[in-house]
Amino acid sequence: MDCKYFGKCASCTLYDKTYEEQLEYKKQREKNRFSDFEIPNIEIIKSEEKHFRTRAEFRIWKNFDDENNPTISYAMNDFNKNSLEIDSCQIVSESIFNLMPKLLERIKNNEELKFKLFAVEFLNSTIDDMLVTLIYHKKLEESWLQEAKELEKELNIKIIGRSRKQKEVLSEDFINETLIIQDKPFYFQYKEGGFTQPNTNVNVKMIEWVLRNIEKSEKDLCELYCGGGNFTIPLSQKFNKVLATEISKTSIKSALTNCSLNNISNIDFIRMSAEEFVEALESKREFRRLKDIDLKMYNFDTIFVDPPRAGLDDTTRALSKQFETIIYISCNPETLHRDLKELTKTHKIINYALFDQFSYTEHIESGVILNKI
Ligand SMILES: C[S@@+](CC[C@H](N)C(=O)[O-])C[C@H]1O[C@@H](n2cnc3c(N)ncnc32)[C@H](O)[C@@H]1O
Repeated sequence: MDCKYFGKCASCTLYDKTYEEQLEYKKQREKNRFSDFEIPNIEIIKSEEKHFRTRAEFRIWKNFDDENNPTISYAMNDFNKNSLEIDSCQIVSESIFNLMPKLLERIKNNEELKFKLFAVEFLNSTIDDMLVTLIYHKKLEESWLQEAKELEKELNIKIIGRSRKQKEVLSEDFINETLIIQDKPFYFQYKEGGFTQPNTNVNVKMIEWVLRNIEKSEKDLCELYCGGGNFTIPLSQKFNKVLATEISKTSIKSALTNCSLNNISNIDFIRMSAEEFVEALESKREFRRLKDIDLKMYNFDTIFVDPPRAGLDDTTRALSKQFETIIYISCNPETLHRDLKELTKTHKIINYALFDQFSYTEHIESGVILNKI
């Protein structure tokens, strides 16, 4: 990649490789890691080589310009964890890339916006909605609000100001997204603070990979770690009913909105940790959150899990083994490998794919579909 910070900035740790080389390195590494399982074929889903991240976070670095006046720039860590001033980033979406210098220039020249600013987060959609969160070490007063509102109008973006125990939403705290999945549009709202997949293009390919590799079922789907319904909503077409759970309140709110944006009525979303859900399903504990849901009404044949890096806990792993089909999306091949050791005692791996969602880093997303032996 023709990035001038390549080899200095620690966000792209595989800086000494071309796109194809870094992908080949990760593919071989995973092939070796999973060589103790019978895997029919590894599908490789590539990313764009540049401008693929639709969310990004930068720190703000304070320094002095040529005339010794205090100024600011964006910063990331270098390989020694020192701050590295940067003026652009090649892996963020083109819209974030183009906005970064304009935003900084405007903030630099405005004391109210600049003072005690220490980080900036960008969240962008492919239909060009942009949310910028400015994070401060100061209380945000009316004078800040006025200046930030001007900035919002001028740059045609949505701004949120954050400080300790303070969140100022100037217009909206979400962006709108339309994903074209298997030639059909799906509508989403991504809320600030809720989980979103960072590489939108690869995300669409992940959803399409799952849809392509499962049959339409007369039965029901159980989903854990559902976020804002990213997989749930497109997958609901393949099942009679869906029960989807997630720990984050913000994500469950988004999921409910996303359901109505797509006129979908066969999904129940519940805010519940995976561990709690196992207890509910096994009738070990009663939950008020489930008072309107009769778990016995479901006739599940498939479980879909997309856990955080820690993977599945013991009870969720044991629960998963009870389903005919397991669809497992993982952002950490180490914990996926650990979990598959247990899951393959009862299930056989039918499909396996690597999604290069985090290009130029050591990370890789995997997808595995297993059927009961
Ligand atoms: C990797 S994200 C996947 C989200 C969603 N599938 C998507 O594609 O956007 C993992 C999700 O698990 C949720 N989570 C983390 N720990 C959890 C737990 N113990 N129980 C249930 N959900 C949890 C997080 O809030 C996050 O939304």
